[in-house]
Amino acid sequence: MTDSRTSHIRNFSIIAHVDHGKSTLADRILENLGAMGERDKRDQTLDTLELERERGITIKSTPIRLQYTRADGEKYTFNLIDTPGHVDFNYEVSRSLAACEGVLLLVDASQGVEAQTIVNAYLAIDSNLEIIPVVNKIDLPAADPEGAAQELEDVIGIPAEDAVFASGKTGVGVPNILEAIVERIPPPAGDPDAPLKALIFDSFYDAYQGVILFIRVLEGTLKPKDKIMMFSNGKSFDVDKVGTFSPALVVGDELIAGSVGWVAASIKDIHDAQVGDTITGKENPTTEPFPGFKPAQPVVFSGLYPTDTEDYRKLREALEKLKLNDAAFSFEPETSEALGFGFRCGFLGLLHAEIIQERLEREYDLDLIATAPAVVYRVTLTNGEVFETQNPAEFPTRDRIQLVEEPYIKLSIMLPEDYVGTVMQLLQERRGVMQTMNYIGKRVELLYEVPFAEILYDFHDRLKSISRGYASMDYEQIGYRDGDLRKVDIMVNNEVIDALAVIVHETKTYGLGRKIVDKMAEVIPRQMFPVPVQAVIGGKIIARATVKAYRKDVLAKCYGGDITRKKKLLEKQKKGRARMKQFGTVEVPQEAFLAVLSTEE
Ligand SMILES: Nc1nc2c(ncn2[C@@H]2O[C@H](COP(=O)(O)OP(=O)(O)OP(=O)(O)O)[C@@H](O)[C@H]2O)c(=O)[nH]1
Repeated sequence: MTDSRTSHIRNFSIIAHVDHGKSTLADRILENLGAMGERDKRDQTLDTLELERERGITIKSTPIRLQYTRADGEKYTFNLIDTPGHVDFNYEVSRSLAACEGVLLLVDASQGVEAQTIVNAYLAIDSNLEIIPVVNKIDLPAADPEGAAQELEDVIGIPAEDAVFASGKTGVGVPNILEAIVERIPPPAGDPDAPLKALIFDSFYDAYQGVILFIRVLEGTLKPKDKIMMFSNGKSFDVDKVGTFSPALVVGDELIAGSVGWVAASIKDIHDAQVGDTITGKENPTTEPFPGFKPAQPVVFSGLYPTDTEDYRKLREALEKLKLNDAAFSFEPETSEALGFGFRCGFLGLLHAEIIQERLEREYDLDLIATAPAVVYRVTLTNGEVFETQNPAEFPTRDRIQLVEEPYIKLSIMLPEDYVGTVMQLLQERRGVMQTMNYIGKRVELLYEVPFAEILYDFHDRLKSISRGYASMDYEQIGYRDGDLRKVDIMVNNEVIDALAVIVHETKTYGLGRKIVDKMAEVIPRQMFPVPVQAVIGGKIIARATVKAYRKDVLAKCYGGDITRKKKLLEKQKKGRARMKQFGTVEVPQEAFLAVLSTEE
């Protein structure tokens, strides 16, 4: 039964493999519905963060409410919910989908189905959503729209004849998409008079109003002055304001079942109201929350240290501010013998880590040393004690370890069959175990179980380069497995630098040790004396390289003359030094800390 108040609402998302044109199409839809005046028309309106715009990726899901008038004069309200396009933020994708009844599944007409197309399609199928297949970018000379539609049918089972052909760039086919949204996506169900049940699918922190929650009301009605409660932790709040998105926040009177909107309730801590949790009424709560809530868990950890120890407080304040807006990010104080006082920070993935570091440096003007990212290991000691560690510096010596377990992922890769051999070899080098291999026309889907640490650094780049850019990948965490892991320490000038330690599989210790010391010897500035760099396991040296003696004196170039030039050079040198750490007389630059990242096998 549909309620007359919600029968003209359509809630939907656009899902696609990265770069298949989601943001461009979203913008075109907005433009068709008159939501973008020429004056404030900017490319990629839905990507709000500055960094997002620069990197061309969608991080946060931004919803927007649109009005569509059909040829017969009937008016519809569309809520378009954007979804992040990167695997680091997959949890946010599935929460955003839970706020919808349908999706536009985009496929690039020249690329066809890719790994994320499949993964996203299954997320939509699992949420029982109506899928409108859209073959996009049909304006491209290399486009093969029928072929792409057929792939959707062959791989995912979506009938090829259901596909809408379109181009976000030229706008062709967009009116057909709008009609398909009305005709094929069902209006939201849910009783506006039932006890309140609303799903939080995103949030941000506002300095004046506290945390603003983006919600989908599933049952009941939400109004200002209502007392609401978070299902997972029982915390309650008084609603100040509710409203919708234009995409700016527009204040409204109420949000009824089926609608998508925002709520402000003077929530001071973003951790009290997390994405995926259910909001209900304090007085008359719903009995069942929306299923599947899990607080976002960081899976990649890295130490962040100010290059200038005086910046420690400034760094803490900046981290606290960032955390206000990002429930998935964690940090705690940590000390390193080598780097002094800093913080151990947890992220959803490497991209998330890079974004946070970039924001710290850019928005808070901090110079940081970041240690190599590491996963969380689970260690059982010989005395039976079990503990988790994400800091290689804390890894116990071998004689104290009974068992080490490491996180695994299920990795799915789509690629043309010509590259199967080389990609399988790469996966074997990364300790992958094949699960299945499916042929889809001339392409292949590989499913592997792989240690997460093995794909953390350069896997994606390697995959792309050995497949000439044709392979695509996606993954999910699947839990812990035994691993024969060792800690490799790095010594510079005969001293162990704790912050440089890495954990590595037994079969790879020598290779990795070699690569790290070579890279370090390359990036550490030369001294008046030779500096040895060594990789060590349990006191045994497994690799050694030397930074040759010679101090590069930049002033020598100035022939004593021009003083301003001299000054400039000194300043430049000082700047270059900012991201270095001094150990005795040896300076170790940021690059050296990330030597493990740049290692090729
Ligand atoms: N020729 C052509 N190019 C397009 C079309 N749509 C998008 N593009 C281009 O494809 C690239 C990716 O487009 P985006 O809209 O940023 O892709 P996206 O899927 O939103 O990417 P993420 O937000 O990172 O997931 C850009 O260079 C666009 O200019 C289209 O219909 N035709």
